[in-house]
Amino acid sequence: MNPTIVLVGRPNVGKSTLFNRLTKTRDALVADQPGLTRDRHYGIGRVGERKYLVVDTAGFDPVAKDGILHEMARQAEQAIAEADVLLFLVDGRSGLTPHDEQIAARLRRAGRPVHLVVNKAEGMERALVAADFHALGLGDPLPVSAAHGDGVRQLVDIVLAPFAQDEEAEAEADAGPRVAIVGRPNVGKSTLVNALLGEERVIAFDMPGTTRDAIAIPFERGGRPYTLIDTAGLRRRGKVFEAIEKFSVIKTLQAIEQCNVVVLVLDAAQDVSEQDAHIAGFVLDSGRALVVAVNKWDDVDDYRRERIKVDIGRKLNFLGFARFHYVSALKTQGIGALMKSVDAAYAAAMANLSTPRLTRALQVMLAKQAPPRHGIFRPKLRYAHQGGSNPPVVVIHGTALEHVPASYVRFLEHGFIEAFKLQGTPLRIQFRTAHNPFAEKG
Ligand SMILES: Nc1nc2c(ncn2[C@@H]2O[C@H](COP(=O)(O)OP(=O)(O)OP(=O)(O)O)[C@@H](O)[C@H]2O)c(=O)[nH]1
Ligand SMILES: Nc1nc2c(ncn2[C@@H]2O[C@H](COP(=O)(O)OP(=O)(O)OP(=O)(O)O)[C@@H](O)[C@H]2O)c(=O)[nH]1
Repeated sequence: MNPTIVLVGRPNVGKSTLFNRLTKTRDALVADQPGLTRDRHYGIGRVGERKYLVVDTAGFDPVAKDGILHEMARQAEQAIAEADVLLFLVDGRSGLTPHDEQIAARLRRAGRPVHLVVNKAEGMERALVAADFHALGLGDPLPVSAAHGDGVRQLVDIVLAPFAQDEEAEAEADAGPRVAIVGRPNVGKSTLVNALLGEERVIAFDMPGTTRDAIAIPFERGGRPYTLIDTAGLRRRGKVFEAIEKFSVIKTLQAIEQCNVVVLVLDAAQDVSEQDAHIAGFVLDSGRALVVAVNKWDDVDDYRRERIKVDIGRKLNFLGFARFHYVSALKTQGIGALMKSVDAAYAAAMANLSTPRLTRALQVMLAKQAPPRHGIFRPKLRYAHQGGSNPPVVVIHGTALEHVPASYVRFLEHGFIEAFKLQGTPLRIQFRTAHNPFAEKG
């Protein structure tokens, strides 16, 4: 499980700036898609192989007008409750304020490790910066400059040190696809889980002790093994599973990161909401394979069916790589076909793409349409090999590749997807430029 780091602090101390710095490596990998609205409060960061989840509590709507406890948004409270570690940001330029002291008092009761981070410390003497804030009784203040990046890497190393890297996830290949069922509240996730698990055999399922940990439920369907990654803290009650907690973005993100294939559940009776779009955006960023289940199809008439299709086409057009299924979890209709698409998406996400076939596919695309010239530079794409799975990564070698426009990258992505018939997974392109100054011209 990726550790969850939650940023807390009064307005204007630099939480958003630090959030961007902690998550930027990942964000930069994913080209912005038309129609995609991102939830900027949640992001995945990475140091080397180590991934972590960052939550920025800035800008959440206050629930009540006054009092620091009420002022902390409900979502901020939920994030604190679900955090593995809290970063408490203060402003090294303005010094300690009463507001800081109130937040500190709240965080001391959180029962989580808290690191006191003094931001805007660029060009300031370390001892001087820290002196003021020792009084908070939250240990040694860690000076950083979120804007300039000073001290941020050291901060991440200190924060992540207690969290052992877990490598169990990918290893169990014969446990079948790891599937996460995600969606906003009330769309029918629990009902779908029960439709999947109900009559099927749940293999030696043990409930772990804590509710904060995601649960992996192994099961078999049509003779194939799967593992269901829980999002809602499912509890077994008699024969069925039910959600024990309210919706959690953090758990949703954790489940997406841990699975191979996401099943995104939408409610056919309602228009696509901002929350649906945000969850879809998380899936897109993660690079996971995806199948969309438009649920409660039994409950809507023909007019409504047309309308929801149009709405989905307009608001979620960036999910074009996924297959859509119109299902009823309640009446267990369309579930078999849905799981067929899960299998196909898994196979696509894990596909082996041989270097000769990739290079041939590349040459076919180049023959169809060469990348445009950029000033004196003409990008030359020479050969391709596979650089990863889930999502498949295609590494292209050549020269002047930094001048390939985003639209051409998308053309290549689609071309490889078609050449290898990869249904249900996104695909990513990485460029490796050989620095040969002579080859770049011409
Ligand atoms: N000098 C300096 N300024 C910084 C640094 N980090 C952030 N700032 C500035 O501080 C201001 C507030 O930064 P934000 O990241 O928006 O602060 P925030 O805590 O997210 O604010 P809210 O969204 O209001 O809670 C901006 O003008 C930033 O440019 C830093 O390391 N050094
Ligand atoms: N008509 C119809 N109702 C459904 C269907 N699937 C779920 N429902 C109903 O929708 C409501 C919500 O279903 P849940 O399975 O609890 O939804 P959920 O997404 O798990 O909700 P949270 O636990 O709040 O996240 C319940 O009343 C279900 O009976 C369906 O296919 N058709």
